[in-house]
Amino acid sequence: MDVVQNLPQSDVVILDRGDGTSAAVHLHGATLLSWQCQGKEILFLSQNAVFDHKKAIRGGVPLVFPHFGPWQHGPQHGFARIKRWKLEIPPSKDKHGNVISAFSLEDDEFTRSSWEKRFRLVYTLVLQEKELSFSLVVHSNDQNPFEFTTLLHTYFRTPDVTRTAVIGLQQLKYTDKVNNDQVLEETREAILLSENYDRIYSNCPPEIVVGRIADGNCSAVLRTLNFPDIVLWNPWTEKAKAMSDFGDEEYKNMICVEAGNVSQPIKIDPGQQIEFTQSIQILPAPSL
Ligand SMILES: O=P(O)(O)OC[C@H]1O[C@H](O)[C@H](O)[C@@H](O)[C@@H]1O
Repeated sequence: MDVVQNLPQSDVVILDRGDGTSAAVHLHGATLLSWQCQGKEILFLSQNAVFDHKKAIRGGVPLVFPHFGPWQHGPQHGFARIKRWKLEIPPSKDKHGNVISAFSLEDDEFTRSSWEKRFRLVYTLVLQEKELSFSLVVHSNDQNPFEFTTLLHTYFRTPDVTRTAVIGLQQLKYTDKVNNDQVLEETREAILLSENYDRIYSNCPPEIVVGRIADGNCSAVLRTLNFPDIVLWNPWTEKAKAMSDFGDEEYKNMICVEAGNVSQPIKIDPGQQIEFTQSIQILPAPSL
């Protein structure tokens, strides 16, 4: 949270339940920077993250739209994570004490210079006592159908990535991006990382578990709707060293578990809107 406290207040929106549970969102990319759940930080944010209003923020939950991965029309992972979003609904408490806030992004000259589509995104966060829910609604204002991919690039914090297990992907097919895009089948019930991972699991169930996150004594239950893919990523030693906004040793303390719709582009019709959701519930048990 230190990094977040030192940022200009005009850049950061704080959702605070007042009970040790809070979240901070940077308007650059509507990037969720921090989520303190009952006093525990759940997300990883690099000590070397750059806040220059240009580069994507390394950590938290950057939002990928309209393209996941290298993009012929524009920046890797699209422009949503490097655009300044508008605060649509300032943080407000409902009668249950949950805090809601929403952000929006529309096409403009910059987005149309690389991608000539008319769209509006509304991204809503609801902070509950032990759960954070994310809703992304993509509205098409275009006259023609268009296609896109999208993903929530969640960086979980962990004291030891080699002991952080991802559970719920057994028997699924995955594309191994560090192994010539080979399509393989996951055999393990609990996936533990011990090297550079960059895999796209497809046809995922609506619920998976990430065990031993935050301080290592809790786990996250990730529930999704309209996000059939899960990307698992950790750069490990060599790729960590090659990233200027990531510490050489920080790979030990993070795992990206990214819910998305990336294997197949989504087609949206004129006037249509499509909602994608993820919720993360924190359980006070390591799960293994
Ligand atoms: O460095 P970035 O553009 O933020 O991308 C970081 C990573 O994002 C995803 O996890 C992709 O699957 C990886 O291939 C990529 O390296």
